Amino acid sequence: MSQALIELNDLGFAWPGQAELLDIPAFTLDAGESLFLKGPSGSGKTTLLGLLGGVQKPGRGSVKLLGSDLAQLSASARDRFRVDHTGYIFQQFNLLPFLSVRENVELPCRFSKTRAERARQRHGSVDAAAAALLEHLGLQADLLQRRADSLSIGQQQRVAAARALIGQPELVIADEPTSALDADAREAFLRLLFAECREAGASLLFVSHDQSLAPLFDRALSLAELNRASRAVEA
Ligand SMILES: Nc1ncnc2c1ncn2[C@@H]1O[C@H](COP(=O)(O)OP(=O)(O)OP(=O)(O)O)[C@@H](O)[C@H]1O
Repeated sequence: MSQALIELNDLGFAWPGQAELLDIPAFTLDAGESLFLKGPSGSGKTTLLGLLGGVQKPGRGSVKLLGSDLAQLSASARDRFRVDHTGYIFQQFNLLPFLSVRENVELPCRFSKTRAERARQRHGSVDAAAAALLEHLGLQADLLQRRADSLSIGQQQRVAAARALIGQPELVIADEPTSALDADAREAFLRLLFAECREAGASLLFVSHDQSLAPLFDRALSLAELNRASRAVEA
């Protein structure tokens, strides 16, 4: 039986002084599922990701991750919950340029004991987990000590993916992470990401404008299909 990883119920959200941006009656992402979410610029995709991470709080309704209602947690508990259970890959990758590749990949384990412990259990040490992930993602071991800002875009993207995956978070969120790559590199990267998510049992929520990637996922959705507020705007 599949189990819900994310559950949204009657979610409403508006930025201060603006009309309601999101009005989502119900949405579920199953454990282990990969979902492609598309929507035009400004439709609220990044805002939704912020709500799923507990960075923003809903105006009404609930956002549940692993059965916990994020709005009921204190701000510090939400931050802990996010780093324990969610890995992010951002469009600009957001690597810390002055840190080495290894330090970048290991960052979530510095902030989350849960992820550090899982990395140790699976690979013996956090260092070994970082090295294994980078190898799986096709990066040579001699890159580990290099500064992140000395890498190519494709290499930075793989480092960002390894950072999201280390310590096996249950959810990996990727916000337009392939827009800097050409079509072949995009698909190759995605296949690596799927393989790693599958091995870790993680769900993948992937936001993109690039419709050509949609068939690679278990499910593809447009935000407008979920969001009654967008239908109101388009009508
Ligand atoms: N921090 C913020 N404060 C106020 N308004 C915001 C903030 N972030 C986003 N918005 C507004 O919310 C709306 C949706 O923005 P959002 O970034 O969620 O869309 P998006 O679908 O991710 O767009 P894109 O594809 O261009 O990244 C926009 O009108 C934007 O101006």
